[in-house]
Amino acid sequence: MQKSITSFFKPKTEGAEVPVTPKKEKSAPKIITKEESPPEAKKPKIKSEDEEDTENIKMETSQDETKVQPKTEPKSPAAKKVTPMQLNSAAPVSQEEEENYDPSMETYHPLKHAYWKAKGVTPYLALARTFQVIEETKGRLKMIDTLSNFFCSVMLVSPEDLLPSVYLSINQLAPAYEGLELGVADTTLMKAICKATGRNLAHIKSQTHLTGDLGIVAEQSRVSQRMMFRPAPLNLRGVFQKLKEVAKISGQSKMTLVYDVFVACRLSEARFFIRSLIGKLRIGIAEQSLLTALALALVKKNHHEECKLNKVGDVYKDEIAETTLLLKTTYCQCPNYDIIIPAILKYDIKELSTRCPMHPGMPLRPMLAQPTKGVHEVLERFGGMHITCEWKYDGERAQIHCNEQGEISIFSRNSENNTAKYPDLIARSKNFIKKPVETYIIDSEIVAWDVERKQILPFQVLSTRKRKNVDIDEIKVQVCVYIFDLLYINGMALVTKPLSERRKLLLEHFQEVEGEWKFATALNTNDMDEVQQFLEESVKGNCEGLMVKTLDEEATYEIAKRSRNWLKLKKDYLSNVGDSLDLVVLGGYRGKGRRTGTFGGFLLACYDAENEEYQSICKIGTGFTDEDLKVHSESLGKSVISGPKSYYRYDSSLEPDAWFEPVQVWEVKCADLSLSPIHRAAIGIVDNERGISLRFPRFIRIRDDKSSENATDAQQVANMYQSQDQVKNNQKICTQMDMESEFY
Ligand SMILES: Nc1ncnc2c1ncn2[C@@H]1O[C@H](COP(=O)(O)OP(=O)(O)OP(=O)(O)O)[C@@H](O)[C@H]1O
Ligand SMILES: [Mg+2]
Ligand SMILES: [Mg+2]
Repeated sequence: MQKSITSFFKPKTEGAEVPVTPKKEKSAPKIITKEESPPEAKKPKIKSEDEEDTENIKMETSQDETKVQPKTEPKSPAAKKVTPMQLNSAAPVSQEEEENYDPSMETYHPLKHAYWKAKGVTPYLALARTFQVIEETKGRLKMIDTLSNFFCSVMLVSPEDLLPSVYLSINQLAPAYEGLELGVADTTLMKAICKATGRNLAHIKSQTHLTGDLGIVAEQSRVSQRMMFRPAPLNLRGVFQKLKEVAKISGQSKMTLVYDVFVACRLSEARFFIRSLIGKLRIGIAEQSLLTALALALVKKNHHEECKLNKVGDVYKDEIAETTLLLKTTYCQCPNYDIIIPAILKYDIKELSTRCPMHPGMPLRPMLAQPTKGVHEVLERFGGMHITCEWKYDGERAQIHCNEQGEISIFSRNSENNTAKYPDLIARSKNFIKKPVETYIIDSEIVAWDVERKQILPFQVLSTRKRKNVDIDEIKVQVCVYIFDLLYINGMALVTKPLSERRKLLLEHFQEVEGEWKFATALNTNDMDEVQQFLEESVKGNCEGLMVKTLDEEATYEIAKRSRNWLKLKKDYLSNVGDSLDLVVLGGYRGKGRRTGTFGGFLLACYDAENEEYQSICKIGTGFTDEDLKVHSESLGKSVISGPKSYYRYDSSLEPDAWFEPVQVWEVKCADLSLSPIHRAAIGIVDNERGISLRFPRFIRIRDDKSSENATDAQQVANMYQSQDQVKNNQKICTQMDMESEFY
């Protein structure tokens, strides 16, 4: 049964606005068009395409319709005098106060400016305004400061809204490993927008194509529309609940749910509600920024009475640094806001780490490695430190957990639950226990195994294994687990211990079983000739190369980090680039000649987490067998969409014959990376106008274990570009020339 929308809206008496008519009717919201609206209607803040002829309405908007970034310039609420009496009264909040809410202002006060104080329920508009201000803000620090002001108000005024506020800010509904995801199809959203605004679908589509942002189009359609009677304002918790419901249901009811909330959206609420549903907020609040903002909010909350908020950063520097570290470390061991947020609200921050411990069953984001281009780089980095080299197995990363009940779970590199994929491993999980253990978390690589020849099989064989509902008797591809780390044992987290100790405990508690459980072949050496030789042996042993790791100093397990203390040394390191890239397939080009009937080439992109967009990096047509092309055409054929997503960045000259959902990640090798006037990868990082593209890209394989947001990111592309020898040499020449020109 569908819940009534009023059940999660604020009661109408609580400041519901009726902008058009003073008559309050108890009927469903009626949409009336501009023509019907009386002349005294409230001025819209954003210009819409069909209002240009309306002379008596003055617009506050940019002239350029193609860049329809809504420009709201809030009058500073500081300018409005708020007396102490008003602060405590339950007087209705003025519309102006709501619309001008601005947590980025210098004089922000978490209680004074939390206009929802009297009600204790956070309006969704407060969050939307926060996002809007953040979107208009340049600079990560200011963004964090703004978000922290909002969080601080929520903690003081309506603490139970902190959890949904956090989730909404990172556009998640639950811990990532629970797999509850948004990402409603653009067409479903467009239909809901049409229904709610009376616009036609073609118009919404063309506007979206023009602006590249359905959120903005939704907001504009909403703003230019007059309503006879508005539903009560949305509150944050209610919207969060609705989003959860939307994620769980399918079909037509999804559209109805979206519509229900959308009709009640005011101002930028429409933009962010729609963007949440698309799955891309486009305000760049990444995980680390969110944790920093939360830490800052906690310190601000502790001192809001003694100190001006904008001074907190200077006065309590140490406390901020300590809180941030505590929070980030806790999040690493317990990546679950459902546990962390209540603990933050209840306990002293110093207790956080013990209140939210690492726990088998809850996946940790794995430690990652930096690429290198040769043994010389290993020496440069680790000279003088104790290091170990391990064979780098080419399979699938697996974090294997055993909880107090003896239940085993297996998580992927991506923290997805892969347990059901490996019933064979579960069945033989007792075999490798040497000394009785209650609980553990091990880090390992699962590799396809040739039982007869007793040897490792290529990754491609592993990828043919069934993923879901695997029946143990029907398994065709056998696997062997190569264990390389121990993160937790018998109730004790080991991540802060050095690798040498972790390895000792691993060997103490576990044992090898031929063809089932093995320890990664390792060699502790500082002799680079031996490293080189070991690398060659690893390749003969069907491995990809080596992982070189610190043993004692700087040798903790750095959860979720691409660490400099783990270097990957691949067999084909001699190539200029050093590593392959994992790229998202955005579109396909029809094949010619022998490839007629399938796609013959594809448009690939990297992911830019900051702007939450896919940026084109190359066209690819090499490395595929005919069979590959058939398989890709079939599987991608299921993901064809009618047009590019609003968060695809590409040049129109690259327009493919078919666009795809961003669902497939391909591993690709290339000869080198170069600046490109057409491609958009890493644009703005190395060069303001040009992106980076791959030269001679070659398809290697599908990466089923990486989600599209785990694809190589724009910063990595920029780093790879910059670390190429010829770029380095060029830079040397440039700096030399600069220096010389100073002299002459
Ligand atoms: N001995 C080992 N120690 C650590 N990792 C290993 C080892 N053997 C194999 N691996 C695998 O190597 C991976 C790191 O190198 P790889 O290039 O395959 O990374 P990736 O999954 O492509 O991710 P990225 O390229 O983003 O780092 C690890 O995530 C792990 O799956
Ligand atoms: Mg790998
Ligand atoms: Mg890789």
